[in-house]
Amino acid sequence: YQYPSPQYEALETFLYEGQRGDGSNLASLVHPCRKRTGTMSSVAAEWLRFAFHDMATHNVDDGTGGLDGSLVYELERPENFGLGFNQTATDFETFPNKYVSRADIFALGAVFAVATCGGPVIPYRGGRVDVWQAGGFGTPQPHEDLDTLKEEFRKQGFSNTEMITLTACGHSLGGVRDTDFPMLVSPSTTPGVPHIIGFDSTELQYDNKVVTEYLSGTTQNVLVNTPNTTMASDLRVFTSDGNQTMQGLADSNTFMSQCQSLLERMFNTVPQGVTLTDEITLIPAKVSGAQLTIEQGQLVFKSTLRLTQPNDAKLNTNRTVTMFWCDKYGSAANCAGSTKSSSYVNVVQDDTNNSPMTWRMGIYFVHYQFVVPIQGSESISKFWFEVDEHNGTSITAYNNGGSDYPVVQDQILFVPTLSSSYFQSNGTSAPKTKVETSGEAFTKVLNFTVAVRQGSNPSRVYASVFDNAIHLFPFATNTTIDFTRNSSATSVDGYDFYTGSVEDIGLQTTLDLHLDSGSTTYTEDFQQTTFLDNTPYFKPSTVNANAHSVASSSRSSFVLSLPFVVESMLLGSLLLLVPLELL
Ligand code: HEM
Repeated sequence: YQYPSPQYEALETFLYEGQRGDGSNLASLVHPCRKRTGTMSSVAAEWLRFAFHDMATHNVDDGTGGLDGSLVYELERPENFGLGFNQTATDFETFPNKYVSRADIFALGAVFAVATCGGPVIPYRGGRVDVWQAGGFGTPQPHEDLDTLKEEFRKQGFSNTEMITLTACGHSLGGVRDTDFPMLVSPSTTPGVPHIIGFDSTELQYDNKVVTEYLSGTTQNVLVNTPNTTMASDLRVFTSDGNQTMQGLADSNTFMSQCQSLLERMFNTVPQGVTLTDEITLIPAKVSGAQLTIEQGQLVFKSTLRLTQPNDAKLNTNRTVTMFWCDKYGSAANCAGSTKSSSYVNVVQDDTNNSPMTWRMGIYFVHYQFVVPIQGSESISKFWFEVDEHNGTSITAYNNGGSDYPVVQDQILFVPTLSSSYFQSNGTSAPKTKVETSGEAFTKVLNFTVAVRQGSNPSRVYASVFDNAIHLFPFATNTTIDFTRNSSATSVDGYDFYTGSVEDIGLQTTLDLHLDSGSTTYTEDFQQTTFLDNTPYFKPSTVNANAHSVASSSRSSFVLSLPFVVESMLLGSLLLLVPLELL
């Protein structure tokens, strides 16, 4: 991993913080493992089944289908019928974005579901590609005969043994509802709350009781134990190899490890041609929110360093965290002669329950937020951080593996604090398709301000606007808007203001800002719009203009040594490289 990798970073934030960058939390809907308010169903069970049904239409013969988000267009099919599916679709609705697809969210939700209820922690990858229409068929149904079920799993890419294991791995959570299968479950006595019979005695716990209770003949699983043998699909599946596979799964460790690898394969079953990302692992010290912008008439650079903290250790309040940076222009460009530094303006400690992943790892995050003033004539080229625990241990530098965190460009900046949004009822404007559950249709109107560096000579200032978090997923907003110079706004420190607006019916508008200048296009990627003129304000911290950085002094000696490398290569004496490493 190397910063910046926006897709990796967006996926990592979801997985380990449980939420989007704006704090909207997906994991908290399922974690800690619990029943849904109202229907009293297991949220985790609903989320795991959802991922299975989206995947189940994969066809190995022609490479179509798989986890591709098509399930939201297939909810009218008998095999996908039920309140659990609709509620899950709503749970996930507001979370996809440009870098995290709807199908990535389905897989992520299932990973959370299994982990929060005590099951294996399943390695997660992103990169699934959404479709915008219903896909093929192939989801197993309880009335189907064994040959049909086997053929469906073959098409999904699973052998007969894997069919047995995967079904047991799925039916560790949740159960069967009277509302969906009245022929199997007696009617509920509480209006509005379905009667659910668990597949085992621990429907909220991810364990192998679904196996052991089956083998001991004590199971309450109505897909096994029912006079309606047509519907006894689990019985047909589990006995299909004379119970051999089920006997193997009676060992809890075997069950957990087999479920981990089979569920991982299930989540990674995607249409041919889709390439998943690397496995998303924890970034130990993560930089986010890096942004040059204008706040209260001042050019500032903002960024956050996220450090991990063990749940069982006290946070060191003596710790100092310092951001260092280099100018981009002028006599001190690239830290020639002067390095700047500053302390943070705010610290945020996450709840230890934010994500089931970090909860299982026994860690939480502490975010050090920086806001520093920047002179337009100097700007900023790169930055890094140093953490001093003041306890005798040496200072730790976080510098992107030695290359520092780059500030990619300073020609076009997003100015959230001068941007705003509001909802406009469709009663007062042209009819729109967004219909809230309350019945009122509305459109979100977003007015954006961007700042353009004087001298950049733009031929065009514009933005790609994207939003795939739209109720019922009718389409994605994917449009381009142009910005025009707002000459009535006074320029700030060498930046002129431009404005533009867009209407959106989704909930996750993001912007990629572009500035064309000659043959060059400058881009500020993936700007989020949850916080605009409501962005919390922190006064910029004071700057130390002659800072001493451990990381930069060690690196500058490396840089000074470079001519020796060239010389030694020329001499053909590579041995000279060894002492260089020691520098
Ligand atoms: C032979 C194949 C399968 C059949 C016929 C089948 C059928 C069913 C049925 C009838 C239900 C009850 C749904 C309801 O009442 O709303 C159910 C629930 C469930 N299934 Fe399966 N299933 C199969 C395989 C799988 C697999 C492979 C997984 C995942 C790996 C899975 C995960 C689940 C989960 C988690 C639930 C509980 C949902 C809840 O409580 O809301 N199933 N299944």
